[in-house]
Parts: sequence; structure tokens; C-alpha cells
Amino acid sequence: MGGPSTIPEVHDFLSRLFHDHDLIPLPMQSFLAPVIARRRTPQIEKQYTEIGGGSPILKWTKIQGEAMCALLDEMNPATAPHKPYVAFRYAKTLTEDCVDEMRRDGVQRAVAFTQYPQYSCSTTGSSLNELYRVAKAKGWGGSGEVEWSVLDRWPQHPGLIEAFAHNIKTTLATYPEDKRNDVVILFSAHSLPLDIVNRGDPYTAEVAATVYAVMQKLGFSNPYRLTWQSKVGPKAWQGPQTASAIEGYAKQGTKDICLVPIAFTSDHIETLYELDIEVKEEADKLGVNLTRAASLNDSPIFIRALADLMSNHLKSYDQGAPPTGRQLLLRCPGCNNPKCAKTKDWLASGGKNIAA
Ligand SMILES: C=CC1=C(C)c2cc3[nH]c(cc4nc(cc5[nH]c(cc1n2)c(C)c5CCC(=O)O)C(CCC(=O)O)=C4C)c(C)c3C=C
Ligand code: FES
Ligand SMILES: [Fe+2]
Repeated sequence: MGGPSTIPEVHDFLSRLFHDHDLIPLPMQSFLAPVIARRRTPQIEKQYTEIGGGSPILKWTKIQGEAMCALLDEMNPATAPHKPYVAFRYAKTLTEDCVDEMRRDGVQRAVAFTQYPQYSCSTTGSSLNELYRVAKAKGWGGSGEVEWSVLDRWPQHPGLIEAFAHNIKTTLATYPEDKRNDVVILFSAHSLPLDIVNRGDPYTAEVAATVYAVMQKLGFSNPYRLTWQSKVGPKAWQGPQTASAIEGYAKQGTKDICLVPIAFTSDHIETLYELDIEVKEEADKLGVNLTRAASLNDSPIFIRALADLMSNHLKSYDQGAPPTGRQLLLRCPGCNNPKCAKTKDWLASGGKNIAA
């Protein structure tokens, strides 16, 4: 997805986001998207200003990619050297610029590695559809110049689970020992509109799978719930919302809550503004002592997990595994987006067969 690194980039970021029919299918999209983007820009600019003048997502993604590749060069000398490229959906580096850069470098073998641990057609699906669109438009996919494979989801990778559990334990350790196990752990994920959930999107189930695995790793030491944040617009979204869950628990007498962002691997506006400023202020008013587990960012456990995932992926590919997992090839039962079918066929062929 990416985020604007500076305030002047906010408008273009929002404009691309609202033009994305895979994320937000609007009627008369090319007319409405610029209107909504323009109307929303001042408020979002203010939020990015409050978190230091931009999104740190590019910084973290580069750090993670470079550190992962340094480890991979040691773990997998057979496929070295490894080089990370960033393909954001709505901010720089955009997928089209990333593809140009890869082409200039003469890349012959590439892995599309989603940085969303849990798969949603609105996020990873949209990014893969964009990769297909760009490759086709530039005559790159299907040209035989490059061989693609895909790492499309990793909601329960043991290293990911360990990295989350480690950061949670670090935060819980700040509580007095006699209160520590009573702290309610509130896992918070970006919500989805219910029509997307009901279309059969895998995200809700995969986020829940991550949460359960983390709690298992923690030995179910604390009571916990999964709640959903960042609802936008008038539609019905997956609930309960994180802010109302805190309100509900405050009414029930809960004093200590530890928030855990579970569907992003680095900080951005949803953690730094929505959780740390907006939700925190509300919790203070309700008399709830709210803490937050750190995002994974440059966690060495997490970076080792990325390298391990990629190393296993490259090794099994070299031993004859297909370019994509089976799960990527199954469309949502309610999918009526023809782009999904074309992208999946293209990826199943390792980026070799482009549809006419
Ligand atoms: C797992 C992550 C995300 C899912 C799933 C997701 C779905 C989703 N989002 C919107 C609408 C908006 N999202 C916006 C910002 C935004 N979204 C995510 C992640 C997920 N979105 C991130 C990381 C960010 C912020 C990037 C940053 O730099 O911090 C925005 C823009 C901000 C705003 O206007 O409030 C919108 C709009 C929908 C409709 C959707 C599912 C269909
Ligand atoms: S919307 Fe899920 S596969 Fe098309
Ligand atoms: Fe979003």
C-alpha cells in the first residue's frame, strides 16, 4: 500500500487510493475519486503532520528488505546476490517505477513478496492485479525476460509469531507482576467492509489465525480479543471497532489494556496517529491505562523470519514447487472482478503467459 513520505505527497497518495477499484469500487470512479481525495486531503495532511511530517513506511520497508537480503545472501548462496525492490500501490516507489528499475537492472528471477502477512483481495490482491497490469502494459510479463513466483501470505510463520509475542512480552513486562496476567490484550487489525468479508475474502480468517497462534505462543497468559480499526465511509464494516471495544471494557471495569497492531509489519498512520493519539486520548478519558506493543519495524526476530520465509520459498521453487501456492489460485466465491482471474492465471504461469 505504502504511504506518503512527505506532506505534499498526501494528495496523490489519496487520489491513487480512491481510484483503486479493487480497494474501493465507486460508481463513476474517475469522477468521484478526485472529489473525495481532494476533500479528504486537509484532514489526512494534518494527521501525517502530527506523526512527524509523513509516513515512515518507506523507511521501514527499505530497512527490512535490505536486512533480509543480507541474511539471505548467507543462507542461500546458490541464489545470491539478492536485491530488494519496493513496489507500493499508492505512493513512491510505485509498481510501475519498480518494474522499470528491475528491468534496467536486467532482473531475470523475481519473487513478489507481499508485506501483508494476511491475504486480502483489497490489499495483496490489488497489488498483484497492479503488477499484472503494469507488466502487461510495459510488455514485460510474457516476454520471457523474467520468471516470477509469489509469496502471497504467511499469517502463521513461526518467526512472525515469535516477533509479535516478543514485543507483547516486552510491553507486559512494564506492568507490576501481580497485575501482569490480568491485562487485556487487544489485537487490532485494519477492518474490512462487510460486503468484502461476505464476498469470501480470506483476510478475517487469516488475521484470526495469527492472533490465535500468538496467544498459543504466549501460553494463553492473558485474556484477549481481536478488534478492528480504521473504518472509513458510510458502509458497514467488520466489528467490533477497537475504540468501542475499549469503551465497552472500560464500562466493565477493565483498567489495563495492551494494544497490539496485528495486520501491519511496520508503523504508519494507523498505529502512530489512530492508536497512539486518537484512541489513547479516549482511553485516558475513560480511565483506562492503555499501552501498545511496538510494531515489528526493525525487529531482528522479524527480519530473520522474512529471510527464513524467502529462503524456504526459493529452495522449494528450485526443487520444482510451482510459482504460486494453491490458495492464491482460488478466487473468492463472490468474486466478479475479471482482473483477479487474469492475474492468477498469469502468476500460475510464473509470469510467462499473458492473457490477450
Ligand atoms: C491490512 C491492511 C489494510 C487493509 C485490509 C485495508 C483495507 C482497506 N482500506 C480502505 C481505505 C483506506 N485505507 C487507508 C489507509 C491505509 N490503509 C492501510 C492498510 C489496510 N487497508 C494502511 C497501512 C493505510 C495508511 C498508510 C500509511 O501511510 O500510514 C486510507 C487513507 C487514509 C484515510 O483517508 O483515512 C483509506 C481511505 C478500504 C476501503 C479497505 C478495504 C476495502
Ligand atoms: S475479489 Fe477475491 S478473488 Fe477477486
Ligand atoms: Fe486501508
